[in-house]
Amino acid sequence: MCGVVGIVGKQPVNQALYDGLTMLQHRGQNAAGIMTIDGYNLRLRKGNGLVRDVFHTRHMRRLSGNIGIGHVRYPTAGSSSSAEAQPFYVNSPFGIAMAHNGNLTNSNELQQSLFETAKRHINTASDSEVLLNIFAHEIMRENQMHLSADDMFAAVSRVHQQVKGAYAVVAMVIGHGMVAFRDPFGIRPLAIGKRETSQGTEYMVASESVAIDGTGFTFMRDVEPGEAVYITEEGELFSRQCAENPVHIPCIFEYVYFARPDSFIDGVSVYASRINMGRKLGEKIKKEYKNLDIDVIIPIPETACDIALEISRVLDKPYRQGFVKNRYIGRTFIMPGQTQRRKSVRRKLNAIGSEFKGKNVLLVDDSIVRGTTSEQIIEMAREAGANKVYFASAAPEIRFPNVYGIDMPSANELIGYGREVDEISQLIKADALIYQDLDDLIWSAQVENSNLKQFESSVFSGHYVTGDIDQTYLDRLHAARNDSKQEEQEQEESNLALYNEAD
Ligand SMILES: O=P(O)(O)OC[C@H]1O[C@H](OP(=O)(O)OP(=O)(O)O)[C@H](O)[C@@H]1O
Ligand SMILES: NC(=O)CC[C@H](N)C(=O)O
Ligand SMILES: [Mg+2]
Repeated sequence: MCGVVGIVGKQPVNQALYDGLTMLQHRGQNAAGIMTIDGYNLRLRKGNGLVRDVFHTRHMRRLSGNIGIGHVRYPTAGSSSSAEAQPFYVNSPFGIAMAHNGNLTNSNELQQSLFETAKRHINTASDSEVLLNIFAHEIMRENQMHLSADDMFAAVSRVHQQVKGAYAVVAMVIGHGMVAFRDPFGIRPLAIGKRETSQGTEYMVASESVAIDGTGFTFMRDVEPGEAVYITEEGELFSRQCAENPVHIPCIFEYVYFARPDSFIDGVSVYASRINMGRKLGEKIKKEYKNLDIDVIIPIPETACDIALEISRVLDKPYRQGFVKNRYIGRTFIMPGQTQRRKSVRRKLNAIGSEFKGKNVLLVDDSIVRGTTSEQIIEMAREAGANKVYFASAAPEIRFPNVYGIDMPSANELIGYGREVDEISQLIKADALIYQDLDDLIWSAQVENSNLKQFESSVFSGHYVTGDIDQTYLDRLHAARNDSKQEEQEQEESNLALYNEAD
């Protein structure tokens, strides 16, 4: 789940892009990048690391210009090499830069057809570089020296016709302006805001509303599924629906885990949806698990805290912060590589013994994916002297891979794959394990915006909304991206960087 941001301003945009990226840091902690347009030049800084580590004063000075885009990356294709950090750039036509959140499901086929029909070479294994080249090729086909808004939208329409999967995109075209678009299902989020200045209106597009609020812009609206927004260099805004049959099916996992609670996505407050998840899960425990003699509710920080607080209210049991989170360690789930993820749990979380000693504790997490966190946390609770350790998950059993921008490529790396709840409970060594029901999870988000009729919830149901995912695809994905394969790839792909900037 990467984060994207783009600004067309009336003054230098480097600092606002940087600030926006820090507010999207929870979406990607592997690499960061900013590209700006200054006249007819593009300026770039990108690399592996957190925003604060990638950009130093000397880089910020170089990022001059009033238009720019930025990206924080959590890899779901290719490797975590800096060669695949974003934004990506292609020199023709005009000079185009792009930042992408999501994952394409037909990127291999597109890469091949780009080579055969357009003689375009893709140098990395990143699906985002493919998407940029498809967009560039479609702009080329407009065959204009200066593109009108109609030309830009025609190019985006043809992108929608070819590309499958999830994509929320910001792009810049030199001499023109910024284009942002969202796939026809609106799987990944994208919002737009504005800021009035004495020189005129500035616009910002970002993955989450928190980046818009936090930089002094005012949230205007979400970009619609299939819609494209074009803001010219002069600051004129155009928008158009570019998909033939858009159907809004946003990703439910944004609400469960990815997004910040203070964001609104597609009219739903992420915080409110998490409170609702806690309420439903609390009610289920109250009704179906009367025999559990729970003394205390303890969240697994950080994402589960709001959920656990509401469970404690419903069950009328005390809520205690039994685990302290080391704030200098990042989110474990979005780290590349299982070895790193396993090691990080103990470094990140530490128990406060007095909250566990002799007590029956209910630990609450937002989700159990590989089981890396839950297994180690339960062990820590026992070591801290807990009597009984019960575990509740605000998301149902995760049993299927994700192909739309969450790095869960292999079913057999998921602890819920092919296992009943009892077996999972035994594996993580819980005294009881309670999962949310899928209908209740969906209700938790939908009740905040009744216009949303469906949610992308393939990891729970195995139903993939783009209609192009079959077992052959999933087998190929597993072969390409299982944990050991990814570790091999890291070595090979770290040498692919073509950009050549001083550090
Ligand atoms: O079953 P697993 O494979 O361990 O994945 C699930 C865990 O990973 C996430 O936490 P993370 O540490 O990434 O971030 P957080 O601090 O926002 O909770 C999520 O909140 C769960 O705790
Ligand atoms: N999580 C994402 O949105 C990833 C974007 C893109 N697929 C990449 O791997 O860089
Ligand atoms: Mg967590």
